[in-house]
Amino acid sequence: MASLNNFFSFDSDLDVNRRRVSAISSSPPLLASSIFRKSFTFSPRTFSPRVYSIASDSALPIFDYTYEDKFAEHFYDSFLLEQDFGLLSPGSEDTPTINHTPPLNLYNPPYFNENPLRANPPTTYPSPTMTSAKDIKPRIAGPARTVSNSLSLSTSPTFAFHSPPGGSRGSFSGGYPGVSGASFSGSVSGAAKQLKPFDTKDIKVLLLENVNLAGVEILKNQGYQVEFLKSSLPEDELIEKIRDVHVIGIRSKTKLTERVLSYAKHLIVIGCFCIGTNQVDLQFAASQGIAVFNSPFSNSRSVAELTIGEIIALARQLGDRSNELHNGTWNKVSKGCWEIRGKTLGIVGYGHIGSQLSVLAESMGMSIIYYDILNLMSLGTARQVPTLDDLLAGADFISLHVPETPETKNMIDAKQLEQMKDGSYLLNNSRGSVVNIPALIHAIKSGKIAGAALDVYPNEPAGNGDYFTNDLNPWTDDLQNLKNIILTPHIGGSTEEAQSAIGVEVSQSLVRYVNEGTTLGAVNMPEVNLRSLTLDEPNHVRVIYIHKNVPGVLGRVNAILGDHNVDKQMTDSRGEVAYLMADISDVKEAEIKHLWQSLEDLSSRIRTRVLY
Ligand SMILES: NC(=O)C1=CN([C@@H]2O[C@H](COP(=O)(O)OP(=O)(O)OC[C@H]3O[C@@H](n4cnc5c(N)ncnc54)[C@H](O)[C@@H]3O)[C@@H](O)[C@H]2O)C=CC1
Ligand SMILES: O=C(O)C(=O)COP(=O)(O)O
Repeated sequence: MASLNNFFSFDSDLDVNRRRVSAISSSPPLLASSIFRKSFTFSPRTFSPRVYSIASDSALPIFDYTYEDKFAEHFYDSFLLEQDFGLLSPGSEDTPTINHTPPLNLYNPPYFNENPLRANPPTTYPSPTMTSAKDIKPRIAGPARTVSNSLSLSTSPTFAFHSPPGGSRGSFSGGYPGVSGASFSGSVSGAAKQLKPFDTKDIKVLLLENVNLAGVEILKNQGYQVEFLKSSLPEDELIEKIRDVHVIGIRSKTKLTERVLSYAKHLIVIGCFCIGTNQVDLQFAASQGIAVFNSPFSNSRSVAELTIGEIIALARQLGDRSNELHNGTWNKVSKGCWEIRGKTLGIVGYGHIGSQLSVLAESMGMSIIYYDILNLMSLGTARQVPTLDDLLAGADFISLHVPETPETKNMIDAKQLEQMKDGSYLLNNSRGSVVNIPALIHAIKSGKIAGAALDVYPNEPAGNGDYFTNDLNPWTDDLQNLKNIILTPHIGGSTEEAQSAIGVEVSQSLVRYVNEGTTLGAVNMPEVNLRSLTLDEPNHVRVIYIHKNVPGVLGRVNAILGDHNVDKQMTDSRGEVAYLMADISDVKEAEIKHLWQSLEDLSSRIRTRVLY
């Protein structure tokens, strides 16, 4: 019998010392708790099987466990004693064996053929022979996006790449053509039920920094109370506002430090309507049960295009010529002005932005070298160089596209500027901390560097206005007086296209999290998702229990949930925080408070949410 893992898309990135077993009940539904209790007959201190996921339909609950390797035999024996369970492991037919789970490959057609549960096999598979491009239909319709208000799919590749499609990790939402939801769960076909938190009347949302209106509308349409401000807030005002809200939306300016977040007693989720998340204390947020979402890709093209414009503008001294003419001076010169064709662009950080820039620049005749801490596949004829020193010595233009981290602080300092070619150019559209600006000023004044473009600064104003002065950064005057330097007010991602895409993407993530508890795409929490509850399930309740990642929690939680049928459940951990989501049935409204309170009373609790 083939492994159910292959079909139900249980994650396979286990630690080396952990193994996995999947089990399927051979009789009608079993309470999840029965198997947990079984597990806890072992020494709970050393043996802590974590139920990774449970997927079920009306007949066949499937459980997926990870456990310490050294206890494998023990655990296996206990399963054999359990008459109701049969074990499913890769390659086993009659005699179950315990094996490492092979990497999941949902794109591999044989998995469909092998799956023993598939009642209605798809009639067509992609042809093994070459098909012309225009005939290829995507096999995967897209990830489950069963948000209550039927929002459209996100464009974020996070969902396409990181999260197996089709309502993965235990949820199955008919994402595969030819496999109808009905073969797995009658309820899948039902309309999604709009859930509401049992203990919160109105969801209050604070949106700062002029978040795009497309996103604002999505949140308002949910009936949330939305307060919208154009700028960021000073810390004391932020603390006052953040006390009351459940959701906050920010961009790159608002610093959500441990101090600020410690006042945010009702906050459940933060939306960074941008790429960078360095402005949020992610770890502290997770420790408080606050999920953080961003938009990892939506403005990368905008930044890459801005950079292209700046490379040409610097090479031709466009800023200076334009300023001169604005002031009435005709200054027609060619000295020190260059074509970019044939020049070498050095990209530091070959991620989403750096790699797009690489393609665009190459198409204009530049040679590309790049430096990254990761070994990455080169696009086009770009070439990765082993060290930053190699890049500094070899490039005519250097463009920075790294995140703000301790390692990237002052990555370009006096020493690095000295290593650059004479007459080369520096562009920084990443974060203000990456370049030592006084050192850059010195290098430009000395003629070592022929020009620079800066979009980001160590200190940036909270909103628009006449704030770019020495009060903000002590070297501002010097910078403003340099020749051939382009200064822009952090507009790399500020295009209509990027901002509306970000607005929609992040708002959708927030809505999914608030309404359904889904953490797909979260940057500080494990990614957990279950298919939506439907209108056919009026007495079902979704329990979300964010807890400390310590042994023994699941047994206790499921002892509490165990009076009800656990229809489906998933739990995963990231560092010290674990996230459990369970849909339980036959819950009377009067029982919800007790359920919530019982979970809240557990010492492992970080945050409990009950949606119904
Ligand atoms: N100016 C603006 O308006 C915008 C600025 N940004 C900034 O650009 C940064 C990069 O964005 P993406 O390309 O989307 O990020 P990304 O995460 O896709 O790529 C960053 C790359 O930098 C590499 N990297 C990290 N540390 C490094 C180090 N010490 N040395 C060399 N390489 C290192 C990573 O391995 C990765 O390949 C963001 O973190 C953000 O701070 C992003 C969007 C707009
Ligand atoms: O996306 C990012 O990381 C940016 O730097 C853009 O920030 P912004 O939304 O313009 O404040």
